[in-house]
Amino acid sequence: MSDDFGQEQAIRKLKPGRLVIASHNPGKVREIAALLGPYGIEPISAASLDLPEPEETGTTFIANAELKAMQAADLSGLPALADDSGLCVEALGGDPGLFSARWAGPTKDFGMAMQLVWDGVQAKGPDASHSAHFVCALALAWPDGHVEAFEGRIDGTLVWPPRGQNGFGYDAMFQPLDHAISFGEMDPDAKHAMSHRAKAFEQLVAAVI
Ligand SMILES: O=c1nc[nH]c2c1ncn2[C@H]1C[C@H](O)[C@@H](COP(=O)(O)OP(=O)(O)OP(=O)(O)O)O1
Ligand SMILES: [Mg+2]
Repeated sequence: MSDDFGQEQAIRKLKPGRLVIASHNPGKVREIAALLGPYGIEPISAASLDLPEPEETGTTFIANAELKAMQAADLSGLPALADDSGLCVEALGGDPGLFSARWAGPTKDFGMAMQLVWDGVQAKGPDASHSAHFVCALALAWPDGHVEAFEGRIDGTLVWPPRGQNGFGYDAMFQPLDHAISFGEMDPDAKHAMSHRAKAFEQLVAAVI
């Protein structure tokens, strides 16, 4: 937080609960709303404000989170929080990574996207690593153009076939290290206690809320 934009000002702006969640992914909006819950901040969804979905032209998670947050703050005149995230698979050189949403195609078919990931790993041969990690960048932007971003990561192993109906995206094929169930099988509260999104959120809270 820079000197000209102090923490107290941030608290005053966030406390009335006027924070736009600059995401069009209902799974993310649900998780971010749950993380914000204990802080008494009422999120406003990008969908309810009819905000457009910007093209994600950044080359890093942070850059994409910043561009989504800045556009939403600019258009709404309210502080905005955006999330850019993805699954990085070791055997695939970090793919789908930044392109995790795009691998699911225009119909957002994550059954297909998970199959593409698994087929890609299988194609690397029987000794291919099943290691993977999720990354989440959260960016908080203000209508005056000020923006700050935080990144969290969780390491795990791919499982096949996908397991569990909880969560969203690639959750059913990802099992965090030192756990015996996938994110898809986990209670939302358990995922929130350890996820890449929760880790980025912890840093954001420490810096801003
Ligand atoms: O906790 C997660 N559990 C499972 N899958 C996840 C998670 N976090 C990100 N992912 C995958 C799916 C998502 O679609 C993509 C992010 O892509 P990303 O562009 O950041 O989000 P998005 O296009 O779905 O919504 P938006 O840009 O409107 O926030 O990575
Ligand atoms: Mg997106």
